[in-house]
Amino acid sequence: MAAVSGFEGFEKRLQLDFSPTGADADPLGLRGLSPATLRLVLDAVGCSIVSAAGNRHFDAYVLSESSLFVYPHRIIIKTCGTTQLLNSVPLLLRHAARLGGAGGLRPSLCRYSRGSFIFPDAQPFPYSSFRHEVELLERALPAELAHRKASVVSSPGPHSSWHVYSAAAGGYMSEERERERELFTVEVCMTELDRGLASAFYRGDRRRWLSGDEAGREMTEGTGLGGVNPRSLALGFAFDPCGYSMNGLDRDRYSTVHVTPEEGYSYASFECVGGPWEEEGGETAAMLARAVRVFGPGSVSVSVSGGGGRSEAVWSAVESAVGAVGLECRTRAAEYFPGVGQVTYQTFAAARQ
Ligand SMILES: C[S@+](CC[C@H](N)C(=O)[O-])C[C@H]1O[C@@H](n2cnc3c(N)ncnc32)[C@H](O)[C@@H]1O
Repeated sequence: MAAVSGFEGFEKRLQLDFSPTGADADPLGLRGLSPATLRLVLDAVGCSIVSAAGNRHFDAYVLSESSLFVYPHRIIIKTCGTTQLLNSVPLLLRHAARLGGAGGLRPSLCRYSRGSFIFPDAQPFPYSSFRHEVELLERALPAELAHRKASVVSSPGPHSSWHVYSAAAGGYMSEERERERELFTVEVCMTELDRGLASAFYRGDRRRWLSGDEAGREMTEGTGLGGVNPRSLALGFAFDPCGYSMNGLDRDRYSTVHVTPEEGYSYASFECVGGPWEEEGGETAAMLARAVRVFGPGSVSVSVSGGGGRSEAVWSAVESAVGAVGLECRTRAAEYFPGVGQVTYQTFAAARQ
């Protein structure tokens, strides 16, 4: 009997960092990629832009399947469903080589991460096997990204493995990039959303005729997502008949939220950056608690990458934040990845009665 699948909420996340090669580097860097080039890259992935915003630091796009962030020397693409995210790698490397003046932009770091899919059998090749994804990356990346590691940071139970690959150039590992490693990325995946809370991400009759941006604004305000980071400009987009994506812009920091509210495979994600952990870990943990409260999930995983925090300090701050909404920490793990630093991973489930 064929398995019936719903929408795959769990995202694949790719980050590519670049270094300019010439002294006369163009400060726009990757932000100089033309709309036609971005379309070409996203066509190959299997998604499209539904809304765009930007500030003096970066451009933020809501995609039909999640989000894209473009900084002068960093691009982050996060896509869900059955998208083929890794098709973007050779295209981005090729187009970046023509940007930024002189010898173009050369890659200095590649980071790929994802959770465990709800519907793994519905994924196209190579995404049903992490080994195949890694093989594809290994072939696509140039030899200068020589410091490489692939690992599944896992724990027993469903949806509880965190797949991470990183490849960094020698220069990226050296001291002048130390500050970069002081920044952390928090990736939160939530399933079994509270039915009442998830229903706020359906348009219903009242919002049927609103644009995606208008209905998204109402959802951002009505659910409290706008208050998760009160400093950030939160731009929400509502899909039809349900589903929601939001990009937040706070100076040079992005955040993003994605929601699949359908019963049976409900899913929401929250991602943000900050750093270093000693300075911003507390504030970020408070944001994490506010984000989780919006969805009332039955199970949550939290990964924190980089930021220089000690694993015990990160584990305990995350555990207090998620524990405050009635979830219990079930597993935790930490591993080092080149160019990324420490990656901690924790899973949470409803507290046992
Ligand atoms: C793109 S959003 C958020 C993605 C995110 N990774 C997640 O699952 O939370 C996915 C939600 O929007 C709904 N949706 C409605 N129209 C869609 C479209 N054209 N493309 C993608 N998702 C759409 C899906 O059914 C799902 O509930």
